[in-house]
Amino acid sequence: MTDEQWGALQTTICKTVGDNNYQTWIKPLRFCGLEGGVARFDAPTNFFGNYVSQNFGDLLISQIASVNPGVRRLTFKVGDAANSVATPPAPKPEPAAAAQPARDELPGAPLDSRFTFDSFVVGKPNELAHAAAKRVAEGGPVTFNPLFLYGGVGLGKTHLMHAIAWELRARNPGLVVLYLSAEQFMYRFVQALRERRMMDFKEMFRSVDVLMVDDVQFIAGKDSTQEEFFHTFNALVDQNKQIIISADRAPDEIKDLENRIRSRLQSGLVVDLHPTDYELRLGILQTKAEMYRAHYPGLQIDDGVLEFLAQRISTNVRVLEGALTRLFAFASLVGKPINMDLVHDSLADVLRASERKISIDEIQRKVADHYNIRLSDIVGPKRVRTFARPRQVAMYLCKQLTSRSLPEIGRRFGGRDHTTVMHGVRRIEELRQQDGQIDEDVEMLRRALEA
Ligand SMILES: Nc1ncnc2c1ncn2[C@@H]1O[C@H](COP(=O)(O)OP(=O)(O)OP(=O)(O)O)[C@@H](O)[C@H]1O
Repeated sequence: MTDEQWGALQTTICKTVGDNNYQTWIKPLRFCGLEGGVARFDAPTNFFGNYVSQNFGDLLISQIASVNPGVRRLTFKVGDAANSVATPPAPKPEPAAAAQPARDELPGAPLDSRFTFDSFVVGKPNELAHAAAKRVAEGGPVTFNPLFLYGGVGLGKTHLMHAIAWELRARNPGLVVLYLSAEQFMYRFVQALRERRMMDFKEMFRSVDVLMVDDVQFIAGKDSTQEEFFHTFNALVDQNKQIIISADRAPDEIKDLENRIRSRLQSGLVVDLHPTDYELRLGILQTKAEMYRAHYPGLQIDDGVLEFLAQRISTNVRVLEGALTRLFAFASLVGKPINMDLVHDSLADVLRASERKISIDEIQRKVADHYNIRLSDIVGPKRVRTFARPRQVAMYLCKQLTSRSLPEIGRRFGGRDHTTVMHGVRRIEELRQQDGQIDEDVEMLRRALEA
């Protein structure tokens, strides 16, 4: 086949595959020669060659066979044009430029530039998820497919997915990484159905190297979307392409999800992001406060403020970040340092909302369990040390972890006076300094209550 014949065939191929596909996938190919039934092409990247072979291979063979009936196979090599003897080398399309249109046309969501591994704070609750994400981001051989990340609201699933995408792209700019929400997947699917462009839809999703679908629980109960998702998923796994999925719960807890999808989702590595603990929250607050300081130079944060927020605000990191943003904004508006007064003035609603989390009742039960006494002994009148000390610990925790007033706490401890509560709280504060065992008990209980 001559270059002219290949040129003429391209016109026909363009009509068959459509201008978009032609410009993206066929035009950048360079015909390098035909020997022994094998048509050789130069492709900008390996991925590119694989894609063309899988999606347009049959079409190319049948077209080439119309001028060279002996053709049976195609090969795509990167840089093959330079080795060609059949045709003189011609300017080769830039790999990046050729791969780019495909990525631009992909229906993904934009990546948030703040969500990188550098800005992700690692602690006990998320260390496994972080390690798994890091491994996938290295882009080595696919070892677990899919990586399934799950966890409650605002615990960093999206952050980790974006971080993977950034890192993969940085390591290999030619890689086609597609990130989108399950809702966007459904939207694209419905749109393709409506516009009768299902082939394009399928090709598009099957052309990626890495597919990331956020909040997959969204497709539960949506039968045809699930069906299409299942096929996309299988096609990519068969090609050994990495898939990363997130959801707000484990695969077996997502209701109305087809069993075959559930088991597919479970077939890789399932890792959860646990609710944040005090240390992680404090770490996140310190990191973010450091970043804010760069924007608000000169703003001071009093000692104890971040610790207080880490202790009092819920496990959701988004709420934590919102609180910090508000503090910095208020402080810069009124030109004051960030101190406890400002915290109470500007975050009253956030503190009120989060205090609902831990109740006096819960604290009393946990403390009674811990010291192996009955709940009635915690709230009862007996003053023996075996009951009095746990009672004081419980009062102390109520003061620390709820925003109930001293009289109210007293009432909930068998109608005691607020001065008794105050005395109990002070006693535990002292003992925490002097007695390592008490300090450890209190710390353990606090963690258990906040978990
Ligand atoms: N470990 C962390 N270190 C730093 N920032 C974090 C961490 N975890 C969460 N965040 C931040 O908290 C916010 C919420 O995180 P993200 O959007 O990733 O949560 P999500 O788990 O995807 O929540 P949703 O289920 O609501 O989609 C983001 O701004 C993110 O940067």
